Amino acid sequence: MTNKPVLKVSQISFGYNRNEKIINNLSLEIYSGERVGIIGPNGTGKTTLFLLISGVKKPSSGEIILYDKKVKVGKFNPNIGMVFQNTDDQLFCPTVWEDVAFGPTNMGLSREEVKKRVNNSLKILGIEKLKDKAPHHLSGGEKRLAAIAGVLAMESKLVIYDEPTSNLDIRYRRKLINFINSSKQDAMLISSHDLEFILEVCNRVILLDEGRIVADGKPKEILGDENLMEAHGLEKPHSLIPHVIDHHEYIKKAE
Ligand SMILES: Nc1ncnc2c1ncn2[C@@H]1O[C@H](COP(=O)(O)OP(=O)(O)OP(=O)(O)O)[C@@H](O)[C@H]1O
Repeated sequence: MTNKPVLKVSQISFGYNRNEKIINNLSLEIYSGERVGIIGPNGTGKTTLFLLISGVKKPSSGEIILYDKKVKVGKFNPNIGMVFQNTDDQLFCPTVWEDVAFGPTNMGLSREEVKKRVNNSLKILGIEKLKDKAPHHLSGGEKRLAAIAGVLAMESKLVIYDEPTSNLDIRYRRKLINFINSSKQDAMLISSHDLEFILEVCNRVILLDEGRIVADGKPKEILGDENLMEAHGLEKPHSLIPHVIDHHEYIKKAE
């Protein structure tokens, strides 16, 4: 871990309407190597926070610094990639290949480099056979992997995943876990209601409620704190309940 944060969010606030505050004077630092799970009840501002960090929305106050540069609203920044909760917001080209090529092409890379990156991303995610398909003909899980391939092809250093396991079956969910765990992306922010997934892929967890950070720490400590979780409308994950842990230990010993 270097001393300088990859991302430094300083006292940002934001509301979609003048009189509301969805994000409330929030500060946050993310460091290289961190895979940060953002958890919290519905409507608590996780997606909104991501839209601010990626420069889609502008905070009403405060500042966001990404790799030493101030995030400017509406300005394409290849250092940050976001996999949207709703993949239909992300996939809009006639074919998967063109969708995956969209980001690197916008970065002004040569055709050869774009081709190399697209083919490589499709291969890493195991979706080469989808390359000529129309994105709107894909299944939910295939769309998710295609959207991830697009971000992967940009080689963004900080990648944001908003609810990446939603609509994924067990096979695609496992594929995603393996991909994230072997990924070389510098840092990740991952929001999810799938807390077992968060436990498998994150090394830090931030609990957000009403646009504020209410806890920040090691995944097992935060997710294993029953009182904290219940106070914010969440449940301790099944795998952290003592008899389940004992059962896992028992099975491991028996193997
Ligand atoms: N475009 C918009 N206009 C007005 N209000 C919005 C808009 N988008 C989101 N909101 C409101 O902002 C609040 C935070 O929404 P956000 O999507 O950031 O929450 P979230 O934590 O990601 O929720 P979830 O877990 O359900 O995905 C919600 O009350 C939502 O209704």
